[in-house]
Amino acid sequence: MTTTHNLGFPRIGAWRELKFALERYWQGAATAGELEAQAAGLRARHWAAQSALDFAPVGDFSLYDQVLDMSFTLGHVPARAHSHGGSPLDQYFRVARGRAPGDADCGCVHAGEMTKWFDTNYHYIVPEFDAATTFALDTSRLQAQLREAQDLGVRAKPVILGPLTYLWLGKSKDGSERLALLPALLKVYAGLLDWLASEGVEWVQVDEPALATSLDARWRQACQDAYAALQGHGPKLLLATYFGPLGENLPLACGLPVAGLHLDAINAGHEVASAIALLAPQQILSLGVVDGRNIWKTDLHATLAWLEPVQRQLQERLWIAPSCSLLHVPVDLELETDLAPEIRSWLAFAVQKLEELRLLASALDHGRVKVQEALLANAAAVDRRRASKRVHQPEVARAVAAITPEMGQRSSPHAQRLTEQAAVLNLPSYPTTTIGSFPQTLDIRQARQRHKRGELDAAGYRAAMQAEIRRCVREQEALGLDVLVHGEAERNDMVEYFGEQLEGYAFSANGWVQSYGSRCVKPPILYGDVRRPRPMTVEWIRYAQSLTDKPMKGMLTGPVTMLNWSFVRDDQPRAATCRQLALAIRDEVQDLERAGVRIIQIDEAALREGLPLRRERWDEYLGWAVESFRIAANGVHDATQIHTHMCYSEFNDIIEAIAAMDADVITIETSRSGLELLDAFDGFRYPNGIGPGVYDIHSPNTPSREQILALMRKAAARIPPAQLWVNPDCGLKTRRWEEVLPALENMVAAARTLREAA
Ligand SMILES: CN1c2c(nc(N)[nH]c2=O)NC[C@@H]1CNc1ccc(C(=O)N[C@@H](CCC(=O)N[C@@H](CCC(=O)N[C@@H](CCC(=O)O)C(=O)O)C(=O)O)C(=O)O)cc1
Ligand SMILES: N[C@@H](CCS)C(=O)O
Ligand SMILES: [Zn+2]
Repeated sequence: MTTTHNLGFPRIGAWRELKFALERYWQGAATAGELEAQAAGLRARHWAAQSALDFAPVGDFSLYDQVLDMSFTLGHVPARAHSHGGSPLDQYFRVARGRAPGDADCGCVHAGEMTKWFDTNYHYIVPEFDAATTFALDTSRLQAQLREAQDLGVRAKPVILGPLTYLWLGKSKDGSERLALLPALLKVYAGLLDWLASEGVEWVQVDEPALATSLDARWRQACQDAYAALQGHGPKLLLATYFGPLGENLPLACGLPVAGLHLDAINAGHEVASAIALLAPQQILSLGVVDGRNIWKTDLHATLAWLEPVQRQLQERLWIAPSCSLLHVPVDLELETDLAPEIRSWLAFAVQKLEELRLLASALDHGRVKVQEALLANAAAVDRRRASKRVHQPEVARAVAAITPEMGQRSSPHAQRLTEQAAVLNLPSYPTTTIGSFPQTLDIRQARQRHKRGELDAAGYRAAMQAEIRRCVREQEALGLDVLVHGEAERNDMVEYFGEQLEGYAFSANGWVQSYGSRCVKPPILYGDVRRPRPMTVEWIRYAQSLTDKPMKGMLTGPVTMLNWSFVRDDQPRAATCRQLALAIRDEVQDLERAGVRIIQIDEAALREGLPLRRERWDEYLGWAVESFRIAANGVHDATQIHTHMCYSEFNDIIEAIAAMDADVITIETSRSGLELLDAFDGFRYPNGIGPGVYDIHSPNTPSREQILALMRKAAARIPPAQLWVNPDCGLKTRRWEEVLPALENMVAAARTLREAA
């Protein structure tokens, strides 16, 4: 019989119950007991949704982040988390977001650095290492969840992050070698595994997605050493790899002394045969046969066609699962009653993906005839999607074919453009600006909700958003910022908003996916050729510019970020879809310029995260990604200043590609890492403007003028001051006005001090 299991279930809840429970707790409106009860209720519901599986994951649930959970399990908690006392939950949220309920806004506990989880739009809290780091086992979280699962009769497969990936994801704070910590870390892992065995656990899933990246010889050796040291400890280990092929790490992974290996067969299908050949006869092979990262229905016939021979070969040794944790897809398609029925019939969310798994296992074990009806329905949906007239638009194909190299070129080099721009913009040194969004208040969200429900007409909604824009412009003028923004009040999300206005996109009503902590996104569904039927932002920006004499930045999301943060069609290369998006954004850029907008920001927040995990594929990706940005951005005159913005990015290894984007100004996230990201600019003379983020917008703490000054002085020591801009890390939509105003006041004051000292 084929064993079915799941690597992880979305934990935010079909209705974002966890989000609301967390935010109530943080605001002091709910107790810790109430939060824990909500969390337990969600876990029970999620296990019930997985009851048809042979093994359900336990420990995949998290109140904020699974990497932070692992840090607590390993007793590896930054000392500052204990500084104000409190419960372990208080300490947990201090690391997660710099503040526990009841803590004063002293800004003294800085939140742990947050960065992207591999190539996804999920963020984890980075473990902080130094030479003195110690570990100590704390099983409390896993124990509680295991008990709950056992009480509910769940066949539990605990999930832990493996030692190699845990070290790999962390950062050394003092330059010491992370791998030197491996022996101490392994002692705690051995204890954890032994404890799991003592709890009667049969299998434990040990996640090692780092094996899908290009590892150097030392890390590969460390992997071997780690699993050799863990051999004989605990239950049977299922080593889980995902997000891509293992490449040269495949023999290493297959040779480890573990009881089973999980391979992402969606992205590494070509490695299945080699894995079978390399594994020992007693080892199981778990294949990720349902895409855990996208929302298209699995083509069950095509999957069975290659899986049936594998099953005949492996028999009991074959397990099947989604390719990775289902954290990256929404919970349940059943809630989507407003989607066009044709498009809806092409989709599968987490619950539906598990049903696909059940059908596959049934067909493998009992023959296709056993699930014939479901297979026929699946084939009909897959065929309908392939043949649908909604997908292809000849006009878009013609426009893409007509792209010329000149479309990606500005008329003059940056230095020359800068002279023209300076004459038009007349900005001071250390110009201050923000990244685009201002607080998305309850009033704004409720107005949008009423508009969606038909309770507020278009004129009423426009008036409400214009009132927000007026407030935002007034506040920025009062603060003395130099380049203003309209505040993005009218946008539900920087990607979904544009998707809603482009042909080729569909939207879910409730397809929430966790981005970080309590924050979620609803990735739009890019199913067909993309076209911009009409301008998308021009009226809002024109209105905002009419309210002020200061320059107003036009604000757009770039093609690569639209691509990386959408659920994207899988019937053509991503590069082709990205070019279509680039043409749509280019039209918008040119319309903004025609409307008199002198600065246009094209956010490419997701450019870095889209980088393939394996290095040998970087050049190809960067080639088309940079080209797409340039097509979108470069159809403007020299006097128009193009900005771009990126968050959570390591730039060291792609700085040349970033320079090749040739934006006049780039604003980047740097504050949580103490400007470490500026290392990229050492030794590489980046010629254009740079705004290193000096205010960590993900934390409710207010940065002081002195903290901001210190960061800017650090930046000015490495980058010529004439190139520097002063701005927050990212948009301010998650913050409240009471938080934003003092922080920006301090930021503007810091810029003035720098100017006076210059
Ligand atoms: C910059 N970031 C983004 C990423 N990905 C994106 N797709 N977008 C991004 O901006 N990745 C990296 C980072 C991640 N950062 C964030 C930051 C903030 C959020 C966030 O705030 N998400 C919101 C949901 C946003 C949204 O879609 N809002 C809608 C619906 C609002 C809503 O919940 N309405 C209520 C009714 C009103 C009420 O009572 O509050 C409802 O529907 O029930 C809108 O504004 O219309 C979040 O709440 O999590 C995400 C990623
Ligand atoms: N303009 C967007 C960028 C976020 S990455 C914002 O300010 O929210
Ligand atoms: Zn950002």
